[in-house]
Amino acid sequence: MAYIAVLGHGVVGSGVLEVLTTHTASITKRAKEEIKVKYILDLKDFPGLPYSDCFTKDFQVILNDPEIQIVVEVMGGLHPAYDFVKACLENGKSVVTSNKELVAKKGAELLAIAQRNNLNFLFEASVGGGIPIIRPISQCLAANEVTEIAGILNGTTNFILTKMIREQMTFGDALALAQKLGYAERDPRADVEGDDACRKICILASLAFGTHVYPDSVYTEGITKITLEDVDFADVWGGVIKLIGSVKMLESGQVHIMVCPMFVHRGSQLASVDDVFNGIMVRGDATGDVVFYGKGAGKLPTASAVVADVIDCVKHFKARKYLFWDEAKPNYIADFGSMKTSAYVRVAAESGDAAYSAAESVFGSVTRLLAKKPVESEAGFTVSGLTENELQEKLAALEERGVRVLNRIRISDY
Ligand SMILES: NC(=O)C1=CN([C@@H]2O[C@H](COP(=O)(O)OP(=O)(O)OC[C@H]3O[C@@H](n4cnc5c(N)ncnc54)[C@H](OP(=O)(O)O)[C@@H]3O)[C@@H](O)[C@H]2O)C=CC1
Ligand SMILES: N[C@@H](CC=O)C(=O)O
Repeated sequence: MAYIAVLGHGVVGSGVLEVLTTHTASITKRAKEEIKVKYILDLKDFPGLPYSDCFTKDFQVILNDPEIQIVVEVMGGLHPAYDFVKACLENGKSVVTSNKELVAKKGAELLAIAQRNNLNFLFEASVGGGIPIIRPISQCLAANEVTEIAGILNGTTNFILTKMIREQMTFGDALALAQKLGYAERDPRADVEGDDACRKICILASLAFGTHVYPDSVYTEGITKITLEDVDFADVWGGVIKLIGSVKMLESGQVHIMVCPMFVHRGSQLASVDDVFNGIMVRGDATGDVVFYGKGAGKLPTASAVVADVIDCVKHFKARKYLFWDEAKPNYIADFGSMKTSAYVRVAAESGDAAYSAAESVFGSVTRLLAKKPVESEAGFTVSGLTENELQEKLAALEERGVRVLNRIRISDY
């Protein structure tokens, strides 16, 4: 019998209990041992559940129980999750977590503690919800040199964009629905401002390239500035707007990493990833592009990934699974301002034509987009072949001429 404790009985935690109780027989067969939840830590009371007697509010009870070999952390946030997970790893307990904030900010340190103590620290659910991605990168694609990863990594924002585009739902209503369905973070600003996708691309970059990338070193933009006018311009350009997290290994040995909304061409596999689904493209030198697709958030998809990690832990009590990356190193993240970019820009002046001719004289050559539902004072165009810094300078020059820059969205080449 393998005894485990679950920290947090929210969306994911309750899903973990549901999966463990509904699939007990098959899970026991696969783990070759019965998995029994001995404790559930939560701040609230949950009377009337078949496992109500497992609840505790005291983490020390779990930490000090030698029978507990695996702790599942699904509380979220950095504190006290980090303190609890670290204490578990220092006290001989393997840890499974869905907490991307924890892995993105403390992964290198926690992996080192796990390695030192011959324990597992597994986090399949931290990226892509129910999509297998951590194990495929660390095991199935291990013969490749991964050169690039790009994808739709946040279910909530993809759900919001889909609802806005397909059903003309307002941003606020779509977000409220995503929260109701259990997709959003406790503080949904982490979803809509891009921080959640940033944490996930940091985890994938750290895993694929072996060096920890911290979220605060990554250029990050969310979806809050996107309007239906931008959606219309993306459509006439030939694509859709998606929040993309991407990382690319450069010849210099530095990584170009960012999170931002992008125009994605209709022909791209990522363009048809809608709703709460995520799509992640991993480019390997031997495999070429491998694309992973599935539900990126929600109770049962996420619980599925968590419980699979628990099963893996039980099967590897003695032979630790090898998952590791080194601490961050200086000058590893390429200077964002020097990177080449292509972008769509939406501007306004006394008339759309006036805004466009100002853009032509500042940028030289631009490609005008003609909106299906034009706004009298606005114009949209695309530019390419500039660095991020040059683009910023040109946009500032436009503003100096009295042209308002309403939005700027990068164009992806995926
Ligand atoms: N929801 C999803 O689709 C996905 C979530 N994740 C990640 O999984 C983690 C959990 O997410 P989710 O289940 O949605 O979050 P919830 O907020 O639904 O659940 C968290 C639970 O943990 C409890 N909790 C928080 N702090 C403590 C504490 N100090 N001691 C005891 N209990 C505590 C909360 O209680 P209370 O409510 O009283 O504060 C709540 O019941 C997060 O890191 C999230 O980013 C990952 C993939 C998908
Ligand atoms: N809030 C996250 C939950 C899963 O990681 C998302 O929407 O993707």
